[in-house]
Amino acid sequence: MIIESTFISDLYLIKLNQISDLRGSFTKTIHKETFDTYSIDSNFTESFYSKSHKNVIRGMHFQIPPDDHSKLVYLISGSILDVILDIRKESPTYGKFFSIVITADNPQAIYIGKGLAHGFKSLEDNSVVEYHTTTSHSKQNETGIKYSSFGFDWGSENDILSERDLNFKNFIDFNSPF
Ligand SMILES: Cc1cn([C@H]2C[C@H](O)[C@@H](COP(=O)(O)OP(=O)(O)O[C@H]3O[C@@H](C)C(=O)[C@@H](O)[C@H]3O)O2)c(=O)[nH]c1=O
Repeated sequence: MIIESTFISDLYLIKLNQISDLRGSFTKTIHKETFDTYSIDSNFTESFYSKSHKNVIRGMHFQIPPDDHSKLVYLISGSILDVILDIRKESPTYGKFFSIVITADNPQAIYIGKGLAHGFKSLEDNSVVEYHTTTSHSKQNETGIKYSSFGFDWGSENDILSERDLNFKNFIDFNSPF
């Protein structure tokens, strides 16, 4: 795997090595020694995945202190438009976002540090996104920012969202604890 920094601190793009043979393919997603070279915390406590239909948008999510966490995100199948928003008030990239299309055939993982909000749009049916997080799920301290409120163009009007995601505060009205 090759780890690349992005213009947002604590946000990394990880190119995964996919080995193919007549049976299919093999992809490694976590390698502590490689993560350590970038001081990336890989002490994950929880893992989960979601499966999404085409045009589903999930986001922009994060957990707030004391349950804030970093997460590793990658795709098992399908394709997504992944979006990360910096909500750290003191950060030089506060309010800026990073986006990338990820497909299962060109495997890449995203490592998302604390104080970054994450969301994605599924670009095809059966997009399976897997996560590893450095703290476990906290119902009371997980929240989000409205996906359409920070200037990102999601690219269509047939999007499918949960009621919860539609009712998050706009970025401008959110008092960030980060
Ligand atoms: C995230 C999460 C959800 N749930 C439950 C709550 C709810 O009933 C159901 C679906 O939850 P959500 O609608 O929040 O699922 P989803 O929108 O897929 O949430 C995910 O979105 C992306 C963008 C992220 O970055 C993830 O960290 C996570 O927040 O699963 C857990 O039990 N544990 C968890 O860790």
